[in-house]
Order: sequence, then C-alpha cells, then structure tokens
Amino acid sequence: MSDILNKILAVKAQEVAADRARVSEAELLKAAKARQDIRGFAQAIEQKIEAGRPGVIAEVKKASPSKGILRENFQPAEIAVSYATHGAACLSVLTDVQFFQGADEYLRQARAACALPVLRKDFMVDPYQIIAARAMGADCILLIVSALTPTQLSEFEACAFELGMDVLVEVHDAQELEIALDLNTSLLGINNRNLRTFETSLQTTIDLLARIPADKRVVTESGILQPADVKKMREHDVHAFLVGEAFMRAPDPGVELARLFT
Ligand SMILES: O=C(O)c1ccccc1NCC(=O)[C@H](O)[C@H](O)COP(=O)(O)O
Repeated sequence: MSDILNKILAVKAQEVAADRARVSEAELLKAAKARQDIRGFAQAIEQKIEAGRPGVIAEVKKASPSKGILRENFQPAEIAVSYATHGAACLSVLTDVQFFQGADEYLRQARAACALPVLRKDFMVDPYQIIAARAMGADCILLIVSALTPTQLSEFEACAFELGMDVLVEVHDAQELEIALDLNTSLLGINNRNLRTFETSLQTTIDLLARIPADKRVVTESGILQPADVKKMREHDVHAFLVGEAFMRAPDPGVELARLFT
C-alpha cells in the first residue's frame, strides 16, 4: 500500500507537468534570474548561533497530513512579522496545496512582510520546482533524501546553488545520512518525524549526531513542542531548529517562539 510520502510525490509529478504546460521552464528561469534579492539563509542561522541565540527556522503552515488543520485564522504576513519580531532566524513556508493547504502566494506574502530569508517547504521532484522557488522569492529549498536518488540530489543541489539559493537536505536515518553527506550543503536537517508512519521522536536526532562531521550545521526538525525539548537538544549541542506545529497552534506564533526558546 502506498504511504503518504509516495502519494505526495505522485501528486507533485502531476503538478509539475501541469505547471510546465502553463509556463515554460525557459520563461520561469528568466524570471528567477531576474530577481536580485537573495537573502542568506544558512548565514542567518549562523549569525544567530554566533550571537549565542538559537537558529530558529519558524514555519508558516496551515495544516499537515498528520495533524490536520493547525491554524484556522491563517495570516502569513502577520505570522511572519511576529516571528521576525521575536527572534526567528528564517522562515519556512509550506507551498503545497493539497496536503498542507499551503500556497505560493503565502510565501510571497510572508517574505514581503519581513526581512527574513525564506525556505520554500515543498516536495521537490523536478528542477522546475527549484527554479519556481527562486522565481517566487525563496532563498532556500528542501531536498528530502528518501524522495530522491543520489544523482537527483546532486543535480538539484547544483541547480539551487546556481540560482543563489541555499539547500536544506533532510534525513531520517543513518542510511539517508550517508547519502546526504555526499552533498556540498552545510545545512543538514534531521527530521524527527518518519514521513511514512508519522511516528515522531527526538531520539532520531540524538542517535545520528555522532556520525555528523563538524562542518555541517544540524537542524533538528519536527516534534519540538516544549521548552524541555529545546533544552534536550541544546544539551546535545544542537542549536538550529525547524518548528511548525507548536507555533501555529499558539495565539501569537512569535510570542510562543520566545517562550519556547527563552
Ligand atoms: O507534518 C506532517 O504531517 C508531514 C507529513 C508528511 C511529510 C511531511 C510532513 N511534515 C513536514 C515537516 O517535516 C514539518 O512541517 C516540520 O519539520 C515542522 O514540524 P512540526 O514542528 O512538528 O510541525
């Protein structure tokens, strides 16, 4: 039986085909290259950490397959301002429509409302989406190791770098980590959520730390809900975080960021 990740990836392939029929890759590339407004994503995380602060990638996410609707009154620009005011290093904006109720427009609105670099959080299966990411304003893309071949990972990373974007490569286990370590990006996300079963454990990050070279910046992703979770990660020298649900469920997402990371 097909799991949720496979379902998402199948839909993505159809979406790309439809998008490509509407706007050619050449046209999209022209729009992406015309933008001269890249914001350093990895650099923003490093600057926070060098200043003794956490490098928080704060997510703008209306809903998810595992949790359903997270935030009824969803205002991406307001959320972005609140995150920026309360110390986020970067934003992560879901652009997937079918499974996360996201939109490209949410990324544009969030980025226009603040000065933070923005990750396009989506499921990349084709370089067309990477070019589209830059054309809509993204400063970073996500590459999920379990969704791509090693050759695709290298090619997609090169495509993002060529457009000036950073890359967050995401793994969930030791086998995926070995593949990710062949890439050039410094940003290594460890997703504590198994994207096929939704099982979430912070131990996933902890178990992989010993295998990661010092020149990589570990970003622990998913399942950070309480100050105790942040404390646990800090005790293991993890200082970069990608957090969605905890912020999205709070009345003011930025205030919750400040509370979680005091
Ligand atoms: O969140 C899901 O249900 C999900 C399902 C399938 C693929 C990806 C999924 N989530 C993406 C993420 O990894 C999270 O949005 C991100 O790491 C933040 O996690 P959280 O703080 O737990 O919202």
